[in-house]
Amino acid sequence: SAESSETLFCPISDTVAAEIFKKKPRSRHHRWRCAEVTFTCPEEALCQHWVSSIREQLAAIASRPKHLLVYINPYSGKRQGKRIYERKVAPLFAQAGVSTHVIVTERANYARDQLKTGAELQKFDGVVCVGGDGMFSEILHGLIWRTQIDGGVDPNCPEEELIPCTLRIGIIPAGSTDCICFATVGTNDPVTSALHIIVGDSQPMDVCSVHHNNTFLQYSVSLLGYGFYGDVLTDSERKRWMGPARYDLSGVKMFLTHHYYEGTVSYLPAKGIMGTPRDAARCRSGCVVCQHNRQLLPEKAERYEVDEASESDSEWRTLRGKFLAINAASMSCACPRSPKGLSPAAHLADGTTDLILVRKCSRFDFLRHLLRHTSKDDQFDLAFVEVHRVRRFCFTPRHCQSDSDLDLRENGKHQIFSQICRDHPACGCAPAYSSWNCDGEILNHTAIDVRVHCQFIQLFARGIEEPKVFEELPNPCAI
Ligand SMILES: Nc1ncnc2c1ncn2[C@@H]1O[C@H](COP(=O)(O)OP(=O)(O)OP(=O)(O)O)[C@@H](O)[C@H]1O
Ligand SMILES: CCCCCCCCCCCCC/C=C/[C@@H](O)[C@H](CO)NC(C)=O
Ligand SMILES: [Ca+2]
Repeated sequence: SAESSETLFCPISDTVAAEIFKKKPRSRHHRWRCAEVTFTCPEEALCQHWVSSIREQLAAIASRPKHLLVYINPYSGKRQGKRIYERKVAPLFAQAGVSTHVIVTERANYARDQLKTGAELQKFDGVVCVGGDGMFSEILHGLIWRTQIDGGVDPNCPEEELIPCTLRIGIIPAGSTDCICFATVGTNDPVTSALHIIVGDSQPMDVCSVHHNNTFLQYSVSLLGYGFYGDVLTDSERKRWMGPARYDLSGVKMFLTHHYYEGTVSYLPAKGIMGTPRDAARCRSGCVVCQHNRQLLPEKAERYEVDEASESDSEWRTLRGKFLAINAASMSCACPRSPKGLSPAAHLADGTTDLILVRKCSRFDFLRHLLRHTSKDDQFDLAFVEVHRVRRFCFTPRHCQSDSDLDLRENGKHQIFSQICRDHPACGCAPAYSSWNCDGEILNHTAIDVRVHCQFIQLFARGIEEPKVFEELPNPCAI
């Protein structure tokens, strides 16, 4: 009888593909590609039996999503989100038997608001965003808010024991920075991310809650930056029409402006944990540091991050000074613009954030610090830079003693005066305040209280894999 054949869809890494097909190894790290494996057998019935059997086996893998809710931001990055999804991602989901409900957003916060109140989430195995870090932030906020409200938890109370989200989040990168995708997958490639979703990978991730005077402001998973990164973001928002290049222009402008800001930082060091911000080791797939530090957290409150005993007032430390930048990196914040990231040894899921304080220094010294983000040199090995791995921190700007001061800043003379000085750096009169850049969004307040929630969400990712992980795999079916 005639030979029958069936092509099976099989997502694999480039290295494994190279092994199967004896091709050259991949040229670009961490990118995955589809491979087609054709099996032949002498009888059609036998062939069909194999096909249905393999499909049944795949469908039985509970971690693989079957129904996904997809939000596309048509204005992310270079405005290619819709095209990227339709051309590169939708065909893969269809081939893998993943059904989707696709929504193209109509305005900012459209996805967030739907998730908060409207969307019927129980029928989905995950939510996917097609866009950049801002779009991810919308999904994150919608899901966390919904989970807390459904569970009767008040998100405005910084001491509340929050309920973790159960729905996994997938990111199809189409933004300007794509920091969260890059730092959890190792590349910002839509096909690679789609394949991680299809195979049902899970990567836990820390989330910081940010409060001001017992009022919830925002959640953060990557960078909270005051001073330099806050100013870069504020300036770049006025240049959104430029696309991703806006960050480079605003970066150079703010570097030349060289504003410093006075304030007080109090922080709660992470005690007894494995790992420091100066480690040579990096957070990688199956990270033992993240696993170990998660286990340190008290059994009695599995969802509660901080041992109450270690959170006593005596453990808090306070620093005052003039800062060019105050950054809290809850993950490395690696992205194509800064491949090492702001804190190269930070961990995705260890329940801590790396608090980086860059004190007032010369332009030349600050440039040395910035350039070390792209070289092998340690960006923290400078006299004016300090870094602490913390569970919680607070910041108060020097002139912000009360809410009335803040109102003055936001509505009155300070703001006007700051604006003039921002635009005329030569006048030498520095503004009193910067803004917080919270994962690419500007916060409305400068005095903030930040707390890390360990492994609070799950992404469709597996962390960055080291090449040797591939070499050790016994066979491609193992992934
Ligand atoms: N339909 C829409 N119209 C206008 N803005 C939108 C729409 N949908 C989402 N947004 C907003 O667009 C902003 C930017 O989106 P996104 O983060 O996806 O792209 P980006 O800024 O280019 O990338 P990155 O955040 O990686 O730098 C987000 O704050 C999001 O809330
Ligand atoms: C002397 C010139 C310096 C140029 C600096 C350019 C800016 C580099 C941007 C690196 C940002 C890395 C951290 C990422 C943070 C994200 O959360 C956020 C949202 O996408 N991105 C930015 C740019 O704030
Ligand atoms: Ca962390």
